[in-house]
Order: sequence, then structure tokens, then C-alpha cells
Amino acid sequence: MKPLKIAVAGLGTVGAGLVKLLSDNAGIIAARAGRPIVVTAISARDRNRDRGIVIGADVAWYDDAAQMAAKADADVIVEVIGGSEGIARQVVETAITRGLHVVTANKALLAHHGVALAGAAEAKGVALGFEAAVAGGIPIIKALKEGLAGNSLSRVTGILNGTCNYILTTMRETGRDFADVLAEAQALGYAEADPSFDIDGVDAAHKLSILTSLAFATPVDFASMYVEGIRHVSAVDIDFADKLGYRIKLLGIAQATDHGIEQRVHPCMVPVTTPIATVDGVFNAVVAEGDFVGRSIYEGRGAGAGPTASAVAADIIDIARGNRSPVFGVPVGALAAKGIAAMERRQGAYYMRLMVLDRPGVLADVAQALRAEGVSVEQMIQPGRAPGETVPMVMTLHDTVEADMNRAVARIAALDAVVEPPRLIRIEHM
Ligand SMILES: NC(=O)C1=CN([C@@H]2O[C@H](COP(=O)(O)OP(=O)(O)OC[C@H]3O[C@@H](n4cnc5c(N)ncnc54)[C@H](O)[C@@H]3O)[C@@H](O)[C@H]2O)C=CC1
Ligand SMILES: N[C@@H](CC=O)C(=O)O
Ligand code: NA
Repeated sequence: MKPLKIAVAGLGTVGAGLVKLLSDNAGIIAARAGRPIVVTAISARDRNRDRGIVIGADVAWYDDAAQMAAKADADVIVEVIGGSEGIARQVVETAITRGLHVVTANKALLAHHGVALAGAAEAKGVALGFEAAVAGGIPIIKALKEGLAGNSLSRVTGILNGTCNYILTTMRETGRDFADVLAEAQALGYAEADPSFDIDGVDAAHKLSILTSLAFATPVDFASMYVEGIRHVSAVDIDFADKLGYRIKLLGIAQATDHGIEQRVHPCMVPVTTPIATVDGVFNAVVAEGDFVGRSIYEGRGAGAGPTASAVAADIIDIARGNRSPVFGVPVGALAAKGIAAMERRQGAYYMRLMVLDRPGVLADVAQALRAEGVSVEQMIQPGRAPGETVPMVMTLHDTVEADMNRAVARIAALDAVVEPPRLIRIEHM
């Protein structure tokens, strides 16, 4: 049977991982795909770098990825360069215009241009696969598009960034410093080219915008996402979370509410008893809730060469088999906006850490500020006494509307005895 010809744009962590996977598992992949899958062209910036892979002499090499997309003898262009604009976008658009199938791991590109690219791909009758773009090796795109297609989904929640989960886990387990653990995640190939995309929550938000579209048949809407990263999560908070029976995770949450779809990414405290609390290191997890299936949970490695290549390969095999489905689960013309719920309307519990001067009356002032906004305390920890010195004061607060919580925090921040901005972490019971 005729081979399926693949051109790979970008030969970094994911590109090199894919070339290795397609070579190591060529036999079983050909059997499953019904035909051999061969790499016919590659574009990367440095032809001579040792990537630990063998590239056959018959593979065409392009210094310019756009040229490759325009000219290569290929059925599928795999875009694993990255970035929402520039060369990555050009490669994908050129390939679709040429009528080639596209597989990409590029969540930034899809978050910003997903609807337009999907429209172009559907108009041309070509596939646009992006299993690798969300939660790495977890087949969550397939799960939402196919496995759960019979359900009306109410909520999709996930640990969507391997780098952040690796940092939070390692800091908790070893007490090591944030910057040091981030450098390790970069060396392991987990982080984005610009790691601020990871730690500021942007990468998780890119991924969540894609999941929201799939779950609720809405156009991808990255711009209205609430995004907060993990820069402010300190060792002190990780420690208090432990004492209170929680783990800190960077979560992406998309859920249908009475006032629209909530789309938010921020650090959360989750009870240690919930399955997601023990998903550690580079692992990701997604929890999907459907009306007939109930809750289903998916877990696996969210970053790194192997898991990401595994997801890219799955999309390629789907193309080889002739499997086609609308890019975002329904044809682009059927995607319909459902309104975005304002973050101020989020309702839930909170952890609050204050750094206060240890002197009489502080607790009463804090309690007064909370009472004024109708916020009620669930529990409080104030370890030790150090009269006249700065000490932490930690509270968990019962379910509150975010706008009320924000007003209470503003009152507390203005107190003389509160010497640092209050730290808030939302508590999610899942
Ligand atoms: N590393 C990971 O664990 C995961 C990465 N991704 C996504 O996969 C994509 C690639 O990521 P990585 O492989 O980690 O990045 P990387 O930085 O390791 O590799 C990108 C490669 O593209 C090459 N490149 C840059 N400009 C080029 C150009 N003009 N022409 C040809 N090649 C060019 C670079 O030299 C580099 O080798 C990104 O979109 C990323 O977000 C998705 C899931 C997981
Ligand atoms: N930088 C990303 C890579 C996978 O998408 C992550 O850490 O999750
Ligand atoms: Na995936």
C-alpha cells in the first residue's frame, strides 16, 4: 500500500522525538495505519546538531520551513516549531492552502488562530490534528471529540502544564528553590521556548481555551480567559497547604454556569483526598464531567519528547486510516459563543495568608474587614508568638463570591499591621 509521506517542520524536543518514534515503531505503526508512514522531508535550523536520531539520506532537507510546506513531496506537514505567529503559522497556512493534512503540537497557534485554521482546513477537506497540543501524551482531544461525544459536558478541569506541576511537586518534596527547579524542567525538555509562558499560566490557558471549545462547542476564546500563574506560590504556602490537608496545583477550569462559561487558570488548593491532588511531577490530568458518563479522569505525562511524539503519531495514524472529524468536534460554522462568566462571579472557598505585626487587636481588625464583606472564616492558623515581629496569619474562608473576597482583601491590605500584600489561593473541591 502507498506510504503516507510526512514532512516535519522543527527538530527540537518534539520533532526529534517523533522521528525516533516513527523509526523505532515503524512496523507496528504500519500495521495499525494500514500503510507505512515515512518521513520524506525535514526542516530545522541546524543540519549538523546531534539529536540522537538517524536521518536517512533520502530525506529532503529544507533550511526554510516555509519552503518545505510549499514544495515538499508530502501528504502531511507536522508543525513542531512553536509560536502563534511567524514561521509556524505560515507553515500551517501554506500546508492547508496546498491541500495537505496538518498535525501540530502548537497550542499557542490554536489558541490564537484555531477557528480560522479549522475553517480553512475544513474548507479544503484536510485534517488539522492537535492531540499533542493539550496535555501531551494524554489522548484528551480524542476523548472529548469521540469518546465523550454523546454527552453534554458541564465541566472540564485539568493540570495542563507539566513544567508547573513539576516545579510545585519538586518544591514540596525537596524544599528546593523555584528558579533551580525551573532550570531542571527546561533541561528535561518540558518548558516552552519562553518559560514565562509556563509559569505565568499562559500555556495552560492556551490549552484550556482549546478544551473549552471542544467541551462546549464554542469558538476558541483565549482573549477572555482569566490567567494567573505560579510565580507567587511560595514555599510557605506549600507548607501551609500541607498542614491544612491540601496540595497546590495550577489548574485550568472550564465550566458552564448560569452566567456563561467560566474559563480560568490559576493556582488552586485541592484536598489531598481528590485524585488530582496526587498527580505529581510532569504528569497532567484532566477531569471531564458529562451528563451520562458522569466524571471521567485521564492522567499521563504532559510534556517531554516521548509523550508528545506519541500524541503526534496518533494524529498521523488517524490520517493514514482516513479517520476524519471536525477540527473542534463540530464543524466550524456550528461553533457558537455562549458568553463568558466574569471572574468576579466565581464562587468558592479561599486560602488567605497575611504577614502581620504580632500585636494585640490585629485579628479583630482582620475579622472586622471580613465581616464587613460577608466573608466567614472556616479555620485559622497563627503559628507561635513573636510580639512586635512579623508573623504569618493563615485562614481558610467559606464559600464566597470573588468580588466580595476582593473587597475584603482590599480592606485587609489597608490595615497598618498587614505588612505584605495578602496572598490568596482559591480552594477547589472536585
Ligand atoms: N516540549 C514539550 O514537552 C511539548 C511541546 N509542545 C509544543 O511543540 C512545539 C515544539 O516544542 P519543542 O520541540 O519543545 O521546542 P524546541 O525549541 O525544542 O524545538 C523547536 C525547533 O524548531 C526549530 N525552529 C525554529 N525556527 C525554525 C525555522 N524557522 N525553521 C525550522 N525550524 C525552526 C528550532 O531550531 C528547534 O529545534 C511547540 O509548539 C511546543 O509548544 C507541545 C507539547 C509538549
Ligand atoms: N511547556 C509545556 C509543554 C507541553 O505542552 C508543559 O510544561 O506542559
Ligand atoms: Na494530548
